[in-house]
Formats: sequence, C-alpha cells, structure tokens
Amino acid sequence: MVTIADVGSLVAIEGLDGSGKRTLTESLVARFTGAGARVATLAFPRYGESDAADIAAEALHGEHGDLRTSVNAMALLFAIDRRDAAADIRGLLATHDLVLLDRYVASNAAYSAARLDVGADSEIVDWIGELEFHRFGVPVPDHQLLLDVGAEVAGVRASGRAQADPTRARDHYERDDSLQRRTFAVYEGLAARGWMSPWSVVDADTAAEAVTAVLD
Ligand SMILES: Nc1ncnc2c1ncn2[C@@H]1O[C@H](COP(=O)(O)OP(=O)(O)OP(=O)(O)O)[C@@H](O)[C@H]1O
Ligand SMILES: Cc1cn([C@H]2C[C@H](O)[C@@H](COP(=O)(O)O)O2)c(=O)[nH]c1=O
Repeated sequence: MVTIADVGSLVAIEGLDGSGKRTLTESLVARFTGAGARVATLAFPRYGESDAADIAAEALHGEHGDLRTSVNAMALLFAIDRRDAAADIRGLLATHDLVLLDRYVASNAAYSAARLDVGADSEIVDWIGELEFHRFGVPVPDHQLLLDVGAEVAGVRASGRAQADPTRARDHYERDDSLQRRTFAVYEGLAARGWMSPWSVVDADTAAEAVTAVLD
C-alpha cells in the first residue's frame, strides 16, 4: 500500500483494457472526496473533447484501417490529445490536492511497444517519452500505478462489460489477446524500470473494494 503523501499530486493509473482503471479511479475519488480532499480526474483518450482522440477511436473501432496499421500515427494521435490537455492538467494541479489520470503517457509507450513486439527498453518508448514530456510539455506524473491483472482476467472483464453495455463494444486492440499479453509484459518492464517516475504494482485480480485499498 502507498499513502497519498507518498504519491504526490499527479497519479496515473495504468493497465490493460478491462483491468479496472475506471472502477479504481471512481472509488478513489469517492473515498478521498469523502475525506475532504480536492480530487480531479481525467481519462485518456478524451473522447468527445479532442479531434485527435476521436480519430483514434474511429480507427480503433474499424474505420481508417490504414491509420490503425501505423503504430507511429496512432501514437501521435494519442500524444496530441495529451498535448492539448497539458494546460488543463496544470490548472487542475493548481486547484486540487490529487489529480488522477485514467491512462496516460505510459499507455502510449506500452501499447506502441507491444504492437511493434519490442520491450520497455526500446526506441519507441524513448521516442514517446521525448515527444510527449519534452516536446509537447505534458506534465510528468509523480507516481504511476499498474493494475496487475493479466490479459485473460482483463479480457473476461472487458467482454462482460461489453455484453452489459453495448456502447462499450470491444475495439481492435481489446479483441487482440496476443497484443494484450505483450502489452502487459511491456507495462511490467516500464514499472520495473521506474519509467519517468516511481511505480506501484497493484494486485488487481481481487475484489474491487480490496483494490481501492492500494492508496491510503
Ligand atoms: N476488481 C474487479 N473485480 C471484478 N470486476 C471488476 C473489477 N474491477 C473492475 N471490474 C469490472 O470489469 C469491467 C472493466 O472495468 P473498468 O471499466 O474499470 O476497466 P478499465 O481498465 O477502465 O477498462 P478500459 O481501459 O477498457 O476502459 C467493468 O465491468 C467493471 O465493473
Ligand atoms: C491513452 C492511450 C490509449 N491507448 C490504447 C489503449 C486502449 O486499447 C485504447 C483506447 O483506450 P480505452 O481506455 O480503451 O478507451 O487505446 C494507446 O495506445 N495510447 C494511449 O496514449
């Protein structure tokens, strides 16, 4: 367990599709807000708020096949979404005690490296870090949490959610079990490297209430 004092104010929650990031984000907001803290959240991609995110979503769900094929083009769209959110993130940091990010730059690093079938210590990971943090000025997270749920459990959760809610149909990345497995391996490498900031690996293959206890 890590304490809110340990993690700083900008905390990214990372993990596979269906691993439980949104669920954890919502429960942390409820708990810390209830305790009087000022907590803000942002989820990436910012669907409906960013043209870049919406184009990426269309590609993920079946349109723009050529675009989806290009790892660099997809990574750039996700990065542009965050570049355009950077000022908002700084504003939230100025007015809140804790800003929780449901996916952030490490998502781009992990999925892009996995798509290229390379590891956490690779050129694409370095390129994304350089592009987003240095060229685009996206704030570096103080801490990153990796939800430790492998591809099988996350896949079951994602398909359960898609059945319950047709608006959450599984996209091309979610349906690709091999991609999900490789992505998780890259995430583990990023966490082991302490890529960009300290990481905590959270056992999330357990009840949602228990996962929430990760942050005190
Ligand atoms: N600890 C848990 N145990 C069992 N089911 C869970 C747990 N956490 C989340 N779920 C369920 O799994 C599904 C996916 O959870 P959630 O939407 O939070 O994942 P996510 O990581 O945000 O996914 P995505 O990245 O695809 O948006 C939901 O139906 C949610 O209720
Ligand atoms: C932010 C971000 C996301 N991705 C990938 C990860 C997911 O498979 C999809 C969409 O995310 P969602 O949580 O399912 O809505 O895109 C990525 O490759 N790079 C990123 O920066």
